[in-house]
Amino acid sequence: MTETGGELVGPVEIVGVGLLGTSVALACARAGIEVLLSDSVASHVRTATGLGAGRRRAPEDAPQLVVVAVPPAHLGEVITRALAENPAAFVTDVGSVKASPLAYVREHGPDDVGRYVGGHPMAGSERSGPLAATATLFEGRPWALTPHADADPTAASLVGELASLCGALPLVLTPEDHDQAVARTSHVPHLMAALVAGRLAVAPEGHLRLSGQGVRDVTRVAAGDPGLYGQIVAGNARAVTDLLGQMRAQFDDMIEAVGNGDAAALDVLLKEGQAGTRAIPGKHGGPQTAQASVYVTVPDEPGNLARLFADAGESGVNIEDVRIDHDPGRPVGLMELIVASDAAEQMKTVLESRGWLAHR
Ligand SMILES: NC(=O)c1ccc[n+]([C@@H]2O[C@H](COP(=O)([O-])OP(=O)(O)OC[C@H]3O[C@@H](n4cnc5c(N)ncnc54)[C@H](O)[C@@H]3O)[C@@H](O)[C@H]2O)c1
Ligand SMILES: O=C(O)C(=O)C[C@]1(C(=O)O)C=C[C@@H](O)C=C1
Repeated sequence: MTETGGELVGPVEIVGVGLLGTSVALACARAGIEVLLSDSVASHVRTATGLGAGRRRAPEDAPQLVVVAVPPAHLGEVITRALAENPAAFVTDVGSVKASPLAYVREHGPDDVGRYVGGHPMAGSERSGPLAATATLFEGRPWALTPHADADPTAASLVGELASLCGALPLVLTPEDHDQAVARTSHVPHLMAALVAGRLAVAPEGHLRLSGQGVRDVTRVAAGDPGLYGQIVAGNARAVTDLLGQMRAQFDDMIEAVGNGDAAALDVLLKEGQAGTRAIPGKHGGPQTAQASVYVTVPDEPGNLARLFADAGESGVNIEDVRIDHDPGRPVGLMELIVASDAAEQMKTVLESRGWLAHR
């Protein structure tokens, strides 16, 4: 067992330097921790090294913590190997499913499986590989810590430190509870997005020119790697199937309500959906605050976004989020600035006074 107790001092080894692994590596490197990189694809290690994420692991290196960031189907096997090959290290992972890799590690791993504590940052992107990585990926996001019954408290505390160092908010759950939760908040939403996006792939010519922000919001995650999401869903099949079964009944209710013009039945489903969006915690895990959008037309020319943000900053109103949509017919973008609803009018007035075309 390592002599460093509960303080994360490094070196940290990242096994699997794709989107998640390289992002964790960059955050650790930013914090001054020595980072060692491994991947079954040599070019990924070269790319991550070039990004300043760390250096290739050498056989004699002795990591304090190994972070496994490989696809879900390989998690159990790679965590088991990391425990066996680094008898003095603690081991965690960033996989999207927690119970099935743990079961594998318990069956195939060494006796001291307490050195392993699972983790799962609730942050990512529809892109894969080291080039999609960023040190700020985890800022303000939840990071599930899933200690099992035999977990070493030092391992749990190091993984919590790793999450905090990455700017995330650690949240402790059992592996089983975690899997139930993410079926609802991540896995089923992904499958629903795929169904909606799949209808777009077979749309009659011309229909997609009517795509606004709504369809982009609902389908963004469906652009993710089907291989990865296939493995995620397969690794959490029971919880996902249970939820899909509940939704099948609701889908039938919806078809009937729409088909029969049953406004009251449809209203129940729509209100339930609206209540669900309000139940999602707000930024940094706090309560959701009422927000409004200010839309600004931005000519597609260098320097305009910088000027817009500078002018918006002068309003003294914090921008909570931004999105940009592109006008299909003109060289302009439609910028959506999301602000607290009681500050939207002030933002619009200031932007208009500086010559921007803005509306709410
Ligand atoms: N993509 C997301 O949004 C997201 C978010 C949170 C957690 N996760 C989880 O993070 C993990 C990694 O996902 P990602 O999006 O970074 O994928 P990715 O494809 O970007 O990266 C995976 C990396 O692992 C490497 N790899 C594959 N098998 C390996 C093995 N046996 N040994 C060593 N390296 C191996 C690949 O070469 C690749 O570099 C997955 O378990 C996923 O469930 C993903
Ligand atoms: O933002 C995204 O692109 C994501 O899909 C990230 C997301 C999520 O569903 O929130 C996807 C899978 C992960 O396991 C964790 C995070």
